Amino acid sequence: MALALRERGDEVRLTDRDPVSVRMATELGAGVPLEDGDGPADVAVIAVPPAAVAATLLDAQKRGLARVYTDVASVKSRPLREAAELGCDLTCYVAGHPLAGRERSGPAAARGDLFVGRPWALCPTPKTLPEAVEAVTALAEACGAQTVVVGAEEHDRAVALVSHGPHVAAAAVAARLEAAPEVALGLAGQGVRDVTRIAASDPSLWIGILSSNAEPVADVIDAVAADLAATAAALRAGAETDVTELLRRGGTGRRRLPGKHGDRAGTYAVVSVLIPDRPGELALLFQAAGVAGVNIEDVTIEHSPGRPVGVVELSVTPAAAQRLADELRARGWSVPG
Ligand SMILES: NC(=O)c1ccc[n+]([C@@H]2O[C@H](COP(=O)([O-])OP(=O)(O)OC[C@H]3O[C@@H](n4cnc5c(N)ncnc54)[C@H](O)[C@@H]3O)[C@@H](O)[C@H]2O)c1
Ligand SMILES: O=C(O)C(=O)C[C@]1(C(=O)O)C=C[C@@H](O)C=C1
Repeated sequence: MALALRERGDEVRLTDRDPVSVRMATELGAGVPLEDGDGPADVAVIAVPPAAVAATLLDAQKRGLARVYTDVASVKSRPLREAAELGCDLTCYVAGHPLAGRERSGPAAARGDLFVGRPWALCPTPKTLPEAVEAVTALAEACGAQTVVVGAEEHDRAVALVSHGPHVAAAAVAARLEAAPEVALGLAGQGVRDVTRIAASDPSLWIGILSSNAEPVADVIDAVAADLAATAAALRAGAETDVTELLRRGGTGRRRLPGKHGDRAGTYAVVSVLIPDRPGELALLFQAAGVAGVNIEDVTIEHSPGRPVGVVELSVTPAAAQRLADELRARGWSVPG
């Protein structure tokens, strides 16, 4: 958020219990360290684990850090309940949750365009002042997100279904790989990578999220487990129609996901390049993109150790994709498509 706001020219002050994080965020251009005596900010954003939100809010309010407060924790009922119990001022606090993130935490993983086109839940209560909601809405919109106003309990049940439950399912699938034979790992394609990406997240952050939303998440896991158990039984019994039915339901559910929010593939065009598994090849590729005058917005590398080539996917603006592909082919790179 700080990076997104700095890009607009907004003033951002940073504070964290970990001074190394503040220093790194400052060096990344996310703002400047908060000093004693700084006046109250328009909005303070609390980005700490769900269990720490209420105490952090109380401390910030006691110090008069801002006129309006919000947080970004992935769970909303617990922080709101605890904030009320601690006696926080709830009139100027708008509980929030951007539905965008990464499997990596900490300042080094931050990117200013993370929230573009993404939903951002806001959970005002009857006590919240309208001007506080307006200020936090403006903040979320300044980051490129679209706000969704929802009650805290409804939010928590919703994210159990679309975020927390899927996270556990991804971890369970990825856990099968812990003792997988080398031959299986060597055959891994994109499917298992897609299904397990979020399993690479920080367990200490996620245990805080899951345990703060325990009942709704447990309900989703029970439902997924029931489908899996029924499918295993159907496969053993040769009941193909039952298995097909789960696959059909899966397709229907998947198609119900709205495509327009956060569809990064729609924002950038992807140019795939085969690169030999040799030192220096990536540097040469990036240099060629630079010569073509093309800014690389994102890059992923799919590379299986031991294979002679890897696939680099360069995300660029749609207008630059053809120019980049032509330049790379002219320099002898293999660019499929
Ligand atoms: N990472 C994501 O993808 C993502 C997405 C949306 C929302 N969130 C939410 O954002 C919040 C922060 O997650 P993150 O990924 O930025 O993690 P992070 O580890 O990058 O940042 C958490 C920060 O909280 C501080 N902290 C930890 N425990 C604390 C405590 N007890 N009291 C005060 N400060 C404490 C840490 O020093 C750290 O700087 C969480 O509530 C998480 O649910 C994360
Ligand atoms: O895509 C990721 O890596 C995420 O962290 C995403 C995700 C999500 O499930 O949508 C995970 C948890 C956060 O509360 C918000 C976003």
